[in-house]
Amino acid sequence: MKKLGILGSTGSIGVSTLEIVADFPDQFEVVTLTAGNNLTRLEEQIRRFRPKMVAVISPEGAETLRRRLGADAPEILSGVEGLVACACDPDIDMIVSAIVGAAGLVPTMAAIESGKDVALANKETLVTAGPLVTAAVKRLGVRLFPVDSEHSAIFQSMEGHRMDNVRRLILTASGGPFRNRPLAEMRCVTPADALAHPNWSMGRKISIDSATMMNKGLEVIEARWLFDVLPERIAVHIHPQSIVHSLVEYIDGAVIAQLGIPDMKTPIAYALSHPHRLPLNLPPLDLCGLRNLTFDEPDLERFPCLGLAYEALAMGGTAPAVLNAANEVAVEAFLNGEIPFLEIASVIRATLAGHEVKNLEHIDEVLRADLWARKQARQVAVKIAGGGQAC
Ligand SMILES: NC(=O)C1=CN([C@@H]2O[C@H](COP(=O)(O)OP(=O)(O)OC[C@H]3O[C@@H](n4cnc5c(N)ncnc54)[C@H](OP(=O)(O)O)[C@@H]3O)[C@@H](O)[C@H]2O)C=CC1
Ligand SMILES: CC(=O)[C@@H](O)[C@H](O)COP(=O)(O)O
Ligand SMILES: [Mn+2]
Repeated sequence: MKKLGILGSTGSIGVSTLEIVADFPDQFEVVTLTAGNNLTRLEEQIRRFRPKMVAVISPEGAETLRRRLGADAPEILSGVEGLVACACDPDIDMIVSAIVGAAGLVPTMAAIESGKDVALANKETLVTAGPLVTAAVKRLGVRLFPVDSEHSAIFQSMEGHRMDNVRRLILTASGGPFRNRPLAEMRCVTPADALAHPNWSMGRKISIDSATMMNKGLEVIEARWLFDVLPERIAVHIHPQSIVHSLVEYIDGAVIAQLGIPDMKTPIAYALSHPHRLPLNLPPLDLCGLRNLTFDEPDLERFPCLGLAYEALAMGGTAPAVLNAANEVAVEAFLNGEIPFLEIASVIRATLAGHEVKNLEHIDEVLRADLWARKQARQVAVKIAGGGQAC
């Protein structure tokens, strides 16, 4: 029986994880759950999975939950301390890190520092603090199992192989809802347009990241640290079908890939049960029904966020944390109707340009850079909003 803590249990990845737990009750037990503001969903999850401890963002939210659950309430905590307590509980074997954004960093690092294995969906942890995270993982001998579909595919395609035989990692990208949209028409797309991912059902922030292709940029940075591969050996190919989840090219010319229908339950289940596979009740991939699997180069002119991610990775130190924080602010501003879609990249570019890169020696440097970038990016976004360029 594997004992789980699920950070971000009320989100898209959290809910899929709990569906797997529910399907395999003899294999998994839920010890802790954490949510942001969705108290109704968390209450349902508490009643169903009976965790011993949960955490939410605000003390008021915690009080509301206590009142609603009455005698059925587990220990209910709040704030970052609550998240950290739920990440580090001594009964837990593995943490599922599924909070969205840089908010996932501190509890995920805390879980690693307390010796837990991590099923990692929160790519922002590696984006913002990659070298610190991988150093801690090595030092403590814990394991990181990728949940992100591309990284799970690469992980699976590298099992039984030597890293020094790898020539390139090839991340596939769907191209998002605007894959074929001319630049001029991308200016005035709406949040609803941008949230309509062609292949995956996901949370709002990552859906917008897919539409700008910042998601792929974040994934390049994630792959750089997860697999210890230099950026020039990480390629991105547009693959609109989202069937080939990523590929590894070896020095002898062999290319090994993992394929499957686009459903996050496959990578989540593999991260939870590695090296075993769970008999998931998913429709099989209909190979004979696949008429074409295509691959193409990304268009960096229409999707500048991907280029900005490579730039931040080359700048090193605190730059990727700044890229990430500026992106979070810009995505929020776009979703709130404050800035046009194409200005997401402008906010990130201006914030990065004004940043003095610092080396990463401690997580505090990441948190300081994150805070600085949020303030800067907010100012840039407000200026853009006031500049009358809205659609
Ligand atoms: N969805 C997917 O298919 C994939 C997601 N990922 C990655 O997984 C992570 C989660 O994504 P996804 O599930 O889509 O996101 P969602 O937005 O669906 O869920 C996010 C979760 O984080 C919680 N949360 C948000 N902000 C905070 C905060 N400040 N403090 C504590 N908890 C918070 C939310 O709580 P609440 O809702 O209660 O407010 C929710 O439980 C992201 O990093 C994403 O990039 C990677 C690959 C695929
Ligand atoms: C399911 C998953 O892992 C997402 O990160 C997905 O890959 C997003 O699709 P894009 O390829 O459009 O970014
Ligand atoms: Mn992905």
